Amino acid sequence: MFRPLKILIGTKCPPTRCCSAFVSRMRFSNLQYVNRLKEDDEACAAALQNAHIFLFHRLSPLLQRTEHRTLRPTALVCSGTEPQNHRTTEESVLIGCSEENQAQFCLDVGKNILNPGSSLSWWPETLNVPVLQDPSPYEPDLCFLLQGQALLRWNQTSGFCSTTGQPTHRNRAGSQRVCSSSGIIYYPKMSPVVIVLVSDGKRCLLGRQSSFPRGMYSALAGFCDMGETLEETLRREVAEEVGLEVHSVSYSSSQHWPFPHSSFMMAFHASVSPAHTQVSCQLEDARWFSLEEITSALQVKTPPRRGDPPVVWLPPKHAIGNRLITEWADRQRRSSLSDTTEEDV
Ligand SMILES: NC(=O)C1=CN([C@@H]2O[C@H](COP(=O)(O)OP(=O)(O)OC[C@H]3O[C@@H](n4cnc5c(N)ncnc54)[C@H](OP(=O)(O)O)[C@@H]3O)[C@@H](O)[C@H]2O)C=CC1
Ligand SMILES: [Mg+2]
Repeated sequence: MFRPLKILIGTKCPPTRCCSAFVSRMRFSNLQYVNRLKEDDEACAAALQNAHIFLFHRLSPLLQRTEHRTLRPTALVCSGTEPQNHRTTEESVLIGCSEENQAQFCLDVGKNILNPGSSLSWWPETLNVPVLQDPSPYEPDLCFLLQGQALLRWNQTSGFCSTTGQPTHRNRAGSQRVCSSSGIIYYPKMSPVVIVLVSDGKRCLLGRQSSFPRGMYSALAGFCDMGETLEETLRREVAEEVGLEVHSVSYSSSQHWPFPHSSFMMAFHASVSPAHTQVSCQLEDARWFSLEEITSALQVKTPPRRGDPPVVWLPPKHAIGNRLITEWADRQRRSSLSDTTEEDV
């Protein structure tokens, strides 16, 4: 539902009358407020005085276990009355804003300040601000933590201009950096990656790299080379990694993935001819899985530990690889159901 914001009083267009709900949200809601904070350092500094600041330690989000045994992020609540720590004002990065127009930032308290493994318990007291007690609005969707991690990492690793070698300085929001000598502006970067679930009509093909957790198999993935289209990357990666030629490519969805350095994952389904399914593997392993095998692998919630019997483990729910596999399994179930119904008729 559209919510008029204080900051937008005076806007000429009555959004609910002339725009769709989506357009209203994009043009008049708090997303526009966030864009303003990215462009206006003073407004951003003022927003930080009343913000929620989500804490990270050396790029890992600081999570707390709730009484329901789920994990939730830890945030500092700034109420505008306490003096702010220098690092909070200089190093917090803006990630968004709540429905109530409260800005949300991330801050890495581990960078250059704590020894590895040292306790974080002193941090809120030092800042003299309370820790968010009920972050329930954030629990269902932790995507903003992935976004925060990627932005923190980009700021931590972009301290120098790649043209002049001189230091870069960030704006208050941490959404861009400018070279102190040449004025070149840098924005956060993502590497495009194609991820594809190959099927032969009855089975799907999953691979594993030696760097994967024990037992984990996923859809095939690879970075786009300079100048390649997504379709070319997809065909090349499948040919390189498993020696197969795909046809009938269809798009599924996309996801930002912060590991190892902000990838933009675009996910596809593709099929190979049932007559040409012989895998020639460049990975640690790649093999075909039946619907039954996928169904039981989807039930496995954690990777097997050393000494456990071998078991296949698939990427967790929030990973786009899981989404592709789930979509494929649903489609297979639907088609075998309709086959059965046709036979009955
Ligand atoms: N969300 C999900 O469900 C999944 C996400 N992924 C992600 O997809 C991405 C790609 O998968 P992966 O199979 O590793 O890719 P590739 O098959 O392309 O192999 C990775 C190798 O490609 C080289 N490379 C080329 N361009 C880049 C670049 N821009 N950034 C980093 N490395 C590059 C690196 O080689 P070198 O180091 O030798 O230079 C790297 O080791 C990874 O980030 C992975 O985390 C993968 C599977 C599931
Ligand atoms: Mg790969």
